[in-house]
Amino acid sequence: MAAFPFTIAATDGKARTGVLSTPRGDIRTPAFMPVGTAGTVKALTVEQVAATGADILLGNTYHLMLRPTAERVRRLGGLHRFMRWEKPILTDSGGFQVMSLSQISKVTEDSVTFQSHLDGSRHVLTPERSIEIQADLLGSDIVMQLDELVALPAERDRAAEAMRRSARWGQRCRDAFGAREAQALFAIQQGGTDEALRAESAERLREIGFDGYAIGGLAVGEGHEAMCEVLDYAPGMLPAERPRYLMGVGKPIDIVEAVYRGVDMFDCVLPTRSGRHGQAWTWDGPLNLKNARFAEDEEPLDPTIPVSASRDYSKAYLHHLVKAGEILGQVLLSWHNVAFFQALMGEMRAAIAERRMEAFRRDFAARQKAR
Ligand SMILES: CCOC(=O)Nc1nc2cc3nc(NC)[nH]c3cc2c(=O)[nH]1
Repeated sequence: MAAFPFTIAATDGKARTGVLSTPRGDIRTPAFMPVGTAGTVKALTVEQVAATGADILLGNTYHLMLRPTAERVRRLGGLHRFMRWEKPILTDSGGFQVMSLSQISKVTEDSVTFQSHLDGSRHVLTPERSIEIQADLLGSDIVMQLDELVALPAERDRAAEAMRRSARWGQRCRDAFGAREAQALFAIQQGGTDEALRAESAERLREIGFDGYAIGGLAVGEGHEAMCEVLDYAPGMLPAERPRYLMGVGKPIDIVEAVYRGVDMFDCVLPTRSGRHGQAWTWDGPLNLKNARFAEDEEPLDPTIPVSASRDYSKAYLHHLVKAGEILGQVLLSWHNVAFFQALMGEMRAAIAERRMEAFRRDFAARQKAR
């Protein structure tokens, strides 16, 4: 069943480091996936994204099915060729985006019906249609099941109902996906912040059998502590020999705490979104480049990070670009931030391999605060 071999090279407590091998390339884990919402990691060329060390990026089904439409992407050779990224791509199923972006959406057992936030046109997503869009039209390497998540805090009965529907949709996605070998299908665990519901979700999904298991329904406003409490037990409920993917996470400290608890894959818009707003992430916490203290700071952001945005440009110049509202400021800070997140993942892969993740976690948290 396992379409993609996942080799765990070392473990340190609950943390793991390894390689998820796909026909389009290997993904070193723990891995961070830059988000390429509408077929672009905002403000960056694919060459700049590759230079950060990213092994895989994320594409959004919701956005691409609305514009330029999945059928057009297919006619143009699929998403890899369309955006010139020949490494692995993971696409989401569209469910979360529908719930958070479309004004009108209606969920039934059969499907999610919604209106486009672009032109109000009506669309229907079923588990089968989501698989067709992702696997056949966009041609992604890792396909996500269609799921139904509830915003927190959620009534237990509501969370249970959405979790059980997600598991039924997982079965329908598994059936629609069929016996493909060159692509993988990941499940999504739901259940809110309820341990028993999370366990039931994991058992239902494990019985169906998937190539990887995502932890959904988090990073939806519950806060860092509540998320960590769920992560104290949720990753361990999922099959240990398959990748575990925490969706939509997160700030560097969130990622470190989740890797420490056994999570292997992450995606978040934070590096590019905060870069567009003048923020640079560093080992000592985030810097706001609008701040006057950088006006004549001739040092680069971080000479140890192998992209020119981090290594070659002075903070004084970045400060100027941000104050002037120059597009290049958004480009350079987005590029640096994605490269910083990749450097963070690389440091954790090394820390786990050398059995010093506990010390890394402690030192990282201390440095992020001491600003
Ligand atoms: C990336 C795959 O996503 C899906 O197909 N469904 C899904 N996506 C989520 C995205 C999320 N982003 C955040 N915070 C920024 N929380 C998320 C949860 C889900 C989810 O439960 N389910």
